[in-house]
Parts: sequence; structure tokens; C-alpha cells
Amino acid sequence: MHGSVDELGILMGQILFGVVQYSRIVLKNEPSFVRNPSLACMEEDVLYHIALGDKSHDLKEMFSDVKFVCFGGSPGRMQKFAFQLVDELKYKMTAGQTLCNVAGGSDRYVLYKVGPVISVSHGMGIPSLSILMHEILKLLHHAECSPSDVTFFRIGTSGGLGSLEPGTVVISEAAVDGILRPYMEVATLGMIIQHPALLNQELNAELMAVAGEAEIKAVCGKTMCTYDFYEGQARLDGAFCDYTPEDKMAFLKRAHSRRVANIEMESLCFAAMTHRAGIKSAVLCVTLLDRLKGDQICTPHDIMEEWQQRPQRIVIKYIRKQLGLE
Ligand SMILES: O=P(O)(O)O[C@H]1O[C@H](CO)[C@@H](O)[C@H]1O
Ligand SMILES: O=c1cc[nH]c(=O)[nH]1
Repeated sequence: MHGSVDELGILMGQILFGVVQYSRIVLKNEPSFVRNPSLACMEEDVLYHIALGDKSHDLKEMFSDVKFVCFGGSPGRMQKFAFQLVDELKYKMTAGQTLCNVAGGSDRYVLYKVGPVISVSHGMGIPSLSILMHEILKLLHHAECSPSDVTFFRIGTSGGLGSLEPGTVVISEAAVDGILRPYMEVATLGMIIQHPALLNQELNAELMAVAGEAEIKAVCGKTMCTYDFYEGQARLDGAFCDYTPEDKMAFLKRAHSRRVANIEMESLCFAAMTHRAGIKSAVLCVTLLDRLKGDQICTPHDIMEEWQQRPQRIVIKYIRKQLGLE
């Protein structure tokens, strides 16, 4: 790309036009973990943040049987989830064997594999998830998994809106950004590219049915994904706050009137990147509080632990069904 303003203008026009086309082409295309011709020309692909690589590791041997990838923010939660999978999937380990963090060579994320399931932590916020998503998608590509056979889940926590009893699981029908737009914007080559943040309604219906069977209270609704926990989510308890309690309530009520059921910080990227790859995915987040009633999260730890398990229980039951274990 050359530097003149005119050339840049033409390029922007072409690319911006191309983006509109591009979104449509992606929808018609077969699912694909990667769409990047440069990858084939690289001598080695180093998945730096998960300390794996396509030359340093036999990714096909390690991961070709993966069918489900479960993401969640905290390393501890995803480690516990992995150990729970060992029990629930009746995963056989030889004497003295234990699960190991496959991404242990890096301390950015943890990644465990239990049979056909990956449990991986993504940290907080879109930038952290986005890095991991690129590397997980490339990992599955190098492992020669089939994109139409793999399902991604985000199992997390959120703030609820609109008289949802805390502890309710929200299954996201779509993700919207902090000003309620249904796409993730990525600044690319000096331009803003918009990627639609869509999720799979069929999968959502199956998950709602599974939640019903497990007697876990769950609802479907839009999820607002923000870039910040405090001002981005209209909290009054951040270090800075330039709005009134009335402004906060008016904003949250407006969001709720547009079908927003909960607020968290990764669903937009999760939905946009899985949709772009054509991979089936779902976001299930338990609500930790009703944001129309407050901002601070002060529920006792043991209750919170039990609530956090709820999205995990739904996903485990769904996976067990898919694997013919129930
Ligand atoms: O779902 P988990 O991982 O708990 O993440 C939620 O909690 C964090 C904020 O406390 C944000 O990352 C938000 O999305
Ligand atoms: O209110 C909340 C609770 C959890 N996570 C969020 O992002 N917001």
C-alpha cells in the first residue's frame, strides 16, 4: 500500500465495498477455520500465546478428535471444568495420570483437553479473547478437524437486566455492542471493518431444552457486550462517572426494551469470529446480579460458585447427549 491520500481513498472505497460483499460470501461459503492464503506460505506457524506450533508439536495427533471447544474467562474455572469433564464423560486416565495444562509453556491462558473437548480460558475482554480465537481456529485447522463437526461454547458470567432472578442463565440469541449495534468493529489497515455477531438459533433451542431437563432457569435474549466493566456498563461505582443514577437507569431500561437480557464483555467477538468461520457456537452466561437494582457484586462466594456452574452443567449435558452418554 502506498501513502498518497488519493490512493488510500480509492483503496478504502474498494475495501469498504468489498467488506459488504465479503460478509455475504462468507455466509455462502463452506465453514472454514481459516481464510488466509499467507498461512500456507509460512515455514512454521507459532501459536505464541498458547505455546504450541505446527512444527514444534504434532497438532494432528494431539487435537484431530476435537468436537467441542469450551471457553470461559478465568483459568481456575476452566481447570475445574476440565476435571468435571473427566468425571462426566467417563474419561479414562491411566494410573498416576492427571490433566495437564497444554498451554503451560505460556502463562496467558490455560488449555485442557479431555477426550473430544477442549476447555480453555480467554481472560477478560475482547482483545484477550480475539487473540486466543485466532490461535484456537488455526490450531484446529492444523489438526485437520472438520469445521462443520466442531461446536464452540462460551460459558461465563454477566449482569442481568429486567427482573431476571440472579442465577438465571442467559443464552444469547445475538450479541450487540455498547451502543446496541449487532456487529464487532475491528480497526484493520486504518479502516473500520464490521463483522456481524450472529449466533446459531437451532443450537440455542437445543440448549434451552437441555436447561429445562436439568431444571436450570434459562432464558434467550440479546447480550450487550462492552469494552469496559464500569462506564461501559453504566455502573455508578467506577473511579470516574460523568452521568447521574437517572442517566444510568434510562440507558439500561432502553437497552432492556431492545431485548437486551444481560451484559458481559466477550460475546460480540465470540459470535463475530465463529460466524465468520461458519462454526456453530453459543454463549451461555449466568447473571450475577440485576443491574436495574445495583452495580456491586457481593453475593457470597459459595452461592456464586453454584451459579457459575449452571452454564457449565447445561453444556456438559448437551455434550453428553451428543456423545450418546445419556
Ligand atoms: O464470563 P466471564 O469469564 O466471567 O467474564 C465476565 O466477567 C468479566 C468481568 O468481571 C468479563 O470478562 C465478563 O465478560
Ligand atoms: O455485571 C457484570 C457481571 C459480570 N460480568 C460483567 O461483564 N458484568
